[in-house]
Amino acid sequence: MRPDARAWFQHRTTSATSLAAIDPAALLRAKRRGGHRVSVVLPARNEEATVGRLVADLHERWVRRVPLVDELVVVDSDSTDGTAEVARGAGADVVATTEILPGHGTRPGKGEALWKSLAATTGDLVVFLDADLLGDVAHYVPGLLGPLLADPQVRYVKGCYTRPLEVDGTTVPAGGGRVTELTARPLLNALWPELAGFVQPLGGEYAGRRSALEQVPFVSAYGVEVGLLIDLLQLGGLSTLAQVDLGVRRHTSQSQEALGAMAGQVVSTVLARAGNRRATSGLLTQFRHDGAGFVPRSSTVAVDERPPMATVAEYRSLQADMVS
Ligand SMILES: O=c1ccn([C@@H]2O[C@H](COP(=O)(O)OP(=O)(O)O)[C@@H](O)[C@H]2O)c(=O)[nH]1
Ligand SMILES: O=C(O)[C@@H](COP(=O)(O)O)O[C@H]1O[C@H](CO)[C@@H](O)[C@H](O)[C@H]1O
Repeated sequence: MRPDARAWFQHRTTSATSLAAIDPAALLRAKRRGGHRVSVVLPARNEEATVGRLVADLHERWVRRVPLVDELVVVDSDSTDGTAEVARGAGADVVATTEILPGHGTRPGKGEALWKSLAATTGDLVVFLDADLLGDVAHYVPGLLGPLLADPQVRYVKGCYTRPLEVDGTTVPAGGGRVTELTARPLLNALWPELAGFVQPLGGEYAGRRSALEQVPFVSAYGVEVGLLIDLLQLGGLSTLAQVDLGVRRHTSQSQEALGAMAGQVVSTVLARAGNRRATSGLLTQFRHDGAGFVPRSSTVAVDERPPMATVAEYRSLQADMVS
């Protein structure tokens, strides 16, 4: 690792691997002292199987018992299952991407849901969690807030964790994060070695100051995490970024084929941010075998992104209304 990345890793990595490692009362005092308002956002597409327990846990712990969280919002990203009803029943506010900034239309993808969440929330601190998390992850919220409440220079905090991969009932202890390990990490080490200290650059759990998040574009699909990392590095420098060890992360995993398309979106985003002069095709062709031969199947992986939310007039007037 380059000296700057190593120094960052040593200085800006903290640990909150369980509730035992956290002092919620101290965090609540720091939140109140700083006059902060906290929004927790879960982007969710067809997550009815997991979103209910997750929301119920978070609501009980951090809305009802210890009011660290002021709003708990599930952004329904074109779900076709009972995600919205289950999330609402568990205590979340639920808003569909189609209902947010309708004048801007809507696009498919996780990044679109995250971008629109800025216009559907009011906290100056925003925590993002995937809605397919498994196991007890209640400590993720205070863990991610800790560095933001402790140091005003920190603008963005990524969770890091070990990532067991469960496939067909078999668990591979560190098999998860396949796109991270096989695509994102090698690319970032090559092109942005100052980011080499991030253990989970693609991790879906992170928190940031709205004042920073509204200044950067949001890639609309799965390139959103790598895009945010690069753009927030360029916005404020490495010293404004941090990471926190949250222990273990388990989630419902996708197929290799789906992750291949995700990797294509990550590659397109990184190449675009690197100012790649050779125009990318924007297409990824994968192959299936139908017993008789290989069948090509192409999908678009071109970068589609939304502009910094601060440039959106409707958003600015929403923010102005809140202040007035
Ligand atoms: O178009 C999409 C795709 C995904 N997601 C959500 O984004 C999170 C991460 O997506 P996914 O689980 O598909 O990615 P993985 O964790 O498998 O890499 C989950 O809460 C999804 O429901 C979303 O809101 N819209
Ligand atoms: O880190 C990764 O390699 C991918 C896939 O993880 P798994 O191999 O399914 O554990 O998961 C992440 O990447 C996505 C793209 O950035 C994020 O949107 C997901 O939240 C995150 O789980």
